[in-house]
Amino acid sequence: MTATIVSEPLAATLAGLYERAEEQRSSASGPPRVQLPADATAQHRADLMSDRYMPISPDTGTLLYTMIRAARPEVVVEFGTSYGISGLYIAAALRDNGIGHLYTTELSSKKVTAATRNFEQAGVADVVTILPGDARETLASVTESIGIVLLDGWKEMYLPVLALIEPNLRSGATIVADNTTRADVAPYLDYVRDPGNGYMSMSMGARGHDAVEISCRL
Ligand SMILES: C[S@@+](CC[C@H](N)C(=O)[O-])C[C@H]1O[C@@H](n2cnc3c(N)ncnc32)[C@H](O)[C@@H]1O
Repeated sequence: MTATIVSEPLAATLAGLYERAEEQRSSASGPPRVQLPADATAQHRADLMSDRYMPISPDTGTLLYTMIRAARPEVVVEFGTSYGISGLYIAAALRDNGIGHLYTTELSSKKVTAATRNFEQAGVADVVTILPGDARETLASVTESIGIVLLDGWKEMYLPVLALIEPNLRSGATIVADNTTRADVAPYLDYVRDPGNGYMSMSMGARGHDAVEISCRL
């Protein structure tokens, strides 16, 4: 069997998206760095950043693909779709498992449209549902038992999003939280690292000085 992650059309879609993300990151002529007002709402920030890819690293994508192949979850939840790069790793693993569905949520309507197109182009739209809107509301509609979670939206919302989906995490569910060296992730890290809250949790180095937190629901 040839894995979806290294087969067309998904591999070319993923490579094209990473290329554009990298061009944007490194190009002086790319969109100007966004100055966010201190009181900007989550929606306002999402709209101001609607051109920004901000993807997980390829290593984190490979980690997710591998975890999903091993755990064979029926439901995967993602907080922060953006242009669908992380979603493509997840959807490829679900396709190769022959079981499971991804629910991913995004505040920016421009990104919802773009990610929908990218999942279609990659041939995995049937295993993905994009929930447009604020994760703190949209993820209430996911009532099935959740096996794997990727947290990659605005960082200070990791804990409230976890609180919303926590009752639906199955025993052994694994949560991958990206960009955990950011100061606003601290309340989330304090929570999942406190054994009294029912997780085993560890940090793994990722891309430069960044890290991901991997937490297992006990
Ligand atoms: C770092 S990007 C996600 C990148 C994506 N996971 C990938 O690897 O391609 C974060 C995204 O989360 C979205 N977001 C932030 N807060 C959100 C919220 N409360 N509900 C839904 N989406 C949110 C932002 O609009 C942004 O597109």
